[in-house]
Amino acid sequence: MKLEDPRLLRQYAYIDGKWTHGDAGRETAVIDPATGETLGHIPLLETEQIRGAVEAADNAFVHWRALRVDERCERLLAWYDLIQANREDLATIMTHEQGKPLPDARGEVEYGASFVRWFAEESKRTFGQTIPSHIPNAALGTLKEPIGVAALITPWNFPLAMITRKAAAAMAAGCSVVVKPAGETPFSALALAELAERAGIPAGVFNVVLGEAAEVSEVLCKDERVKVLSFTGSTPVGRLLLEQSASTVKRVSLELGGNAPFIVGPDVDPKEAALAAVAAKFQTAGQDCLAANRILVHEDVHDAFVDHFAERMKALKVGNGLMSEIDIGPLIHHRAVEKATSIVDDALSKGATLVHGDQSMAPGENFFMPTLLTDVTGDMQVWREENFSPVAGITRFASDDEAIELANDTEYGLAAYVFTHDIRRIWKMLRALGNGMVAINTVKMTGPPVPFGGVKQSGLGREGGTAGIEEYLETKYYCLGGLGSVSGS
Ligand SMILES: NC(=O)c1ccc[n+]([C@@H]2O[C@H](COP(=O)([O-])OP(=O)(O)OC[C@H]3O[C@@H](n4cnc5c(N)ncnc54)[C@H](O)[C@@H]3O)[C@@H](O)[C@H]2O)c1
Ligand SMILES: N[C@@H](CC=O)C(=O)O
Repeated sequence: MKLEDPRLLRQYAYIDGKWTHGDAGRETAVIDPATGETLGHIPLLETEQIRGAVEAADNAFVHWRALRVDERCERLLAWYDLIQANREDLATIMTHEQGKPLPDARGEVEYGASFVRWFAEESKRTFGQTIPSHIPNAALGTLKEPIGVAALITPWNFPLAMITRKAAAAMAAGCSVVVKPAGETPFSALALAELAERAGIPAGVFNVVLGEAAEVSEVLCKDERVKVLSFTGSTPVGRLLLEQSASTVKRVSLELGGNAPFIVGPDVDPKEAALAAVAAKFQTAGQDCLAANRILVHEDVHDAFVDHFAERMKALKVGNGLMSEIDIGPLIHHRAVEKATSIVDDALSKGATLVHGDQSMAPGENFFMPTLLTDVTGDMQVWREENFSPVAGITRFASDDEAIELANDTEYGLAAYVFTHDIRRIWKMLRALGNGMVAINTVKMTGPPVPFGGVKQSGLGREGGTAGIEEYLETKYYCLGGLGSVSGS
């Protein structure tokens, strides 16, 4: 891998400000999904080393929380500046380990950095309250205090932004963090650690642990010193971690899977809506929690929409994300290709129509060609599961009520998209959809100031925005009595 600064490619864990190998010498390879080449190796840490990282974070917490807020803010801003200054290398690392096209990787670095700046500024606004007193001669109020060590477990599809969205909020609140990135994409996390060190983030405040996922996560969930677990990943793993965290009654924040409906009303230009739907479906090769998986189109515009959708998707270029003008990179590994194949086969066996998609054109074994299925029904895997691949499924509907019923026919409730210009339809759908986020006539909806998150089995809590920092704060109520000079409010 060619980097302007080769020291950003770290092949060790990062604990208490030290680059660390595994005590038992266990290692695993990190593979470029586009080429199958080994990019490097990372250690698999032993249980005691994971506990050591928690210990380091616990010790560092005492000093980090005690820093003046403007000092914490400045260190975070220095981290932000370094992430921006090293954007090209960070994007190169990401494209190699994750596969997404280089322009998308640059976009993710920018997106990830934006959380660091936003939360650095937000650190100054963790206000408590003054409460009008019902107790004679007392002053009542609340303080906001950092909760303590935060364990952050993140996925491979957004290997940098899913870390900064959590870590910047936690560190801005005064918490120290132990990050466990996905084994497929550890190098983005380790580069962030290198830059955090250069930014003057003290040893022990930002730690990165690596190892067997189930082992590491269990240690983090069951350690009493970890006060909050923030997980982004699949719903089944989220359920497991929620259970494991119960024994220590820690706060748990979960950003889980999505199976977004994309509703196209009868009144919209089908071409405009189809271009938007393609953008909302194929970003990151469909490996996006916000991917428009279930596209619901009113019968009046259905056929025209399908034609425009198919035409636009045929223009998408599939290949190694390092090459120019690539829209769709590889899936993360071959298992994901097998899953996509089985989802398409299942749909076809149950009556779906294959409008486009020819797997024989795939440029390598981890690539899956953009595929369009119509006549999708609720008994198909493509409807029920988060397919996490460039497979799009379209269903027609006849009324708003039917669209709402279809959209809500899932255990997931992350994002939904609605395309219509009828204000009554917009309001009705906005209120009726069982989703944490609804984008209307746009596919762009994320960013640092917004409360990102899902309902139903898509998660608990919110990331980003003022809600995002609250996940890492405790409210301490005080009642200061015996104040002769104060009475009532
Ligand atoms: N809601 C959101 O903000 C959001 C954002 C990005 C991704 N996601 C979701 O993440 C999923 C894709 O990511 P993924 O495949 O990395 O998810 P995953 O659940 O397989 O893995 C996520 C993290 O958990 C770890 N892990 C995996 N198996 C584990 C186990 N048995 N015990 C403990 N830890 C384990 C992984 O190593 C990784 O660090 C999708 O469902 C996607 O929708 C959600
Ligand atoms: N695209 C999402 C990540 C989901 O996979 C985001 O913007 O956070």
